[in-house]
Amino acid sequence: MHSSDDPLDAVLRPPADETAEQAAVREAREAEARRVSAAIDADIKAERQARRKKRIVRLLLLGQSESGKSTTLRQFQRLYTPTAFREERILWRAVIQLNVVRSIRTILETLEPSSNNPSSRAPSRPRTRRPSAASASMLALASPTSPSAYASNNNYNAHAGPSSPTSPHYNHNHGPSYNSTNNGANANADPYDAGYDSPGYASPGVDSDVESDPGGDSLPVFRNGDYGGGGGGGALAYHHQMQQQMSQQARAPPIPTASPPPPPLIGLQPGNTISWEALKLALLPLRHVEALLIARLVPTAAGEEEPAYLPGSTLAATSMGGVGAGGGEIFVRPGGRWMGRGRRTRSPSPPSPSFSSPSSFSSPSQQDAEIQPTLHACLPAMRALWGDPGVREVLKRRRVRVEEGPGFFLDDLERVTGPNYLPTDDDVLRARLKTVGVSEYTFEMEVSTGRETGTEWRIVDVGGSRSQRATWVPFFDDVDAIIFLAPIAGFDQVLAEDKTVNRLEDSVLLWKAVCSNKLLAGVDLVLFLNKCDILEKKLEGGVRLVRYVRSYADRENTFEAVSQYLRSKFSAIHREYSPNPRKFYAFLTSVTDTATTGGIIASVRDMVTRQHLKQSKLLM
Ligand SMILES: Nc1nc2c(ncn2[C@@H]2O[C@H](COP(=O)(O)OP(=O)(O)OP(=O)(O)O)[C@@H](O)[C@H]2O)c(=O)[nH]1
Ligand SMILES: [Mg+2]
Repeated sequence: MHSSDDPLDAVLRPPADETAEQAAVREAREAEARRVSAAIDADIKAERQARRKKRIVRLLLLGQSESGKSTTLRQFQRLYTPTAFREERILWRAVIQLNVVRSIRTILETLEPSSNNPSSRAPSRPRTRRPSAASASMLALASPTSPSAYASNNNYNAHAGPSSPTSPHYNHNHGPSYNSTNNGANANADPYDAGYDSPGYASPGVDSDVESDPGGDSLPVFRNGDYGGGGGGGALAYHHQMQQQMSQQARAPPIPTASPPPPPLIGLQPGNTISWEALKLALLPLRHVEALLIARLVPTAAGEEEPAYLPGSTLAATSMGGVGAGGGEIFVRPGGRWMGRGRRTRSPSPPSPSFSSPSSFSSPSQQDAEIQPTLHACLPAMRALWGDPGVREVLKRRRVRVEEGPGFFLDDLERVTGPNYLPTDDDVLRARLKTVGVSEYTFEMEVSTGRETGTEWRIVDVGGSRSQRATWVPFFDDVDAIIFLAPIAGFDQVLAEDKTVNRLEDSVLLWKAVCSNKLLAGVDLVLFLNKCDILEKKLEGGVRLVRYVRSYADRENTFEAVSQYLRSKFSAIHREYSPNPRKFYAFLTSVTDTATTGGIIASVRDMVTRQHLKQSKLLM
């Protein structure tokens, strides 16, 4: 009998006119669903028990987009699975070449604003505010996983192919993506026509342009572009500030479009100049190179006519993991053996379009035959563009700091466009490949000493942009430690996916959400205050923290003072918001720097292993 006052009943009740045959089919389906569900539960339980026995350490990398999570993962790989890391360096060549082409395009677009120009359409002043999206992603993190949150992302059977039954969480990676159609162009379309005014565009370090307000609190108070709005209170005042900013925005006058700069004359050869128009013409073949690189990096899935698409502004992605292109940025998604040579788990086993080896690229030799010579032919023009003082001046005036942005290789043009270019370790660490979804990298240390011998490490790397954060929660289960990356150099920048939000403010809020999350209450926290190299240069270059963080007041604008201040603020949030006492370690890092990061990662490894052993003993 169905009770009539249960609203679910009405939905779940079989139709009144169901035939005996239909009822039998339905009951069989329900029985199968129960069986699958029980099998999943059993698998989870078995996996947990096996983990305890096998000494599996699980580390979660969290932080906003471009904070350095995947770079930290690459550092782990470089240090502890060096053979695989070295073998895979060649796979990064196309990514690095694409990074180069994108940097050139950013410069061209900055020099010549037009209606299709993301730089001109993404100025320091945001045009609209989207507070609800921002708040929603924070709330999703701040609250413990609710069954509905879990279920809503769980497309267990959707397009994900042969998922491993022992890794039921993994379909969260694919979440709603696979059921969506794409708004963008396909991977083979001309990327110059592909709508690059979208989140995720490789941020060239466009900063915000604000004046400081008086005021000071125990927590930092951030300015988002021209939206400072006052109100004090830093992280705690976020929502209030948002509301104020929204009403200010409603009254704000329209933003004047930047007028194009006078056409510069650019020195192509010493003593020889070239007109702006001629230079653009000389760089035109890069469009073709970009299309070729995207086509190469985003191979069409076997058995599919077209690549599968991600929703929203993204362009194309392979349906079973690998690499995709979206929002003007190339991204890696789980499922492909892009890193770690078959060392990945928790992803659907990758049958086709992954980067398991160079041979999985679409006809590399054929495409290389075009990419390499074309890039090389454009070298003089690229060099002339980047080396021109007039161009630098315009970039500076427009506050486009390509050199501080991700994937910057313009100072190495000769080398990275050369015919026999093989990326170095440093190049791989500096390359930019955005993560979409969640992927887990599993390894046993090739180079291991002492107590960690025989321990299996699992490092979970997540996509950090706001739209990705809801997919993190299912991975909070069974974690030994979290490395949270806060790129503190971003204090004068806004998020690529939401130009109204200051990057440092976003990091603080995210940190607060992670610290206060009940599911993570027992997890040790490691904080990387990252991108210290950029921070140092910025401060030396005269950018003042107090313009963006009013509570910094009249303290010295030096790297030591600023980093100490921010460290103390993050530590205070951990103390205030952690539900229980736990271990906490903070480091000032530049994770692209191999010399300094090796020691830090070794300390993290030791601490995590020690803590894991202690926990395992308690559990026995
Ligand atoms: N100069 C400098 N660059 C860094 C540092 N850490 C990361 N980067 C660069 O910043 C870019 C973004 O780093 P990623 O590791 O891809 O960032 P992520 O957190 O994985 O970003 P998502 O995948 O979008 O979530 C890459 O080009 C890195 O090389 C740093 O400490 N200093
Ligand atoms: Mg990443």
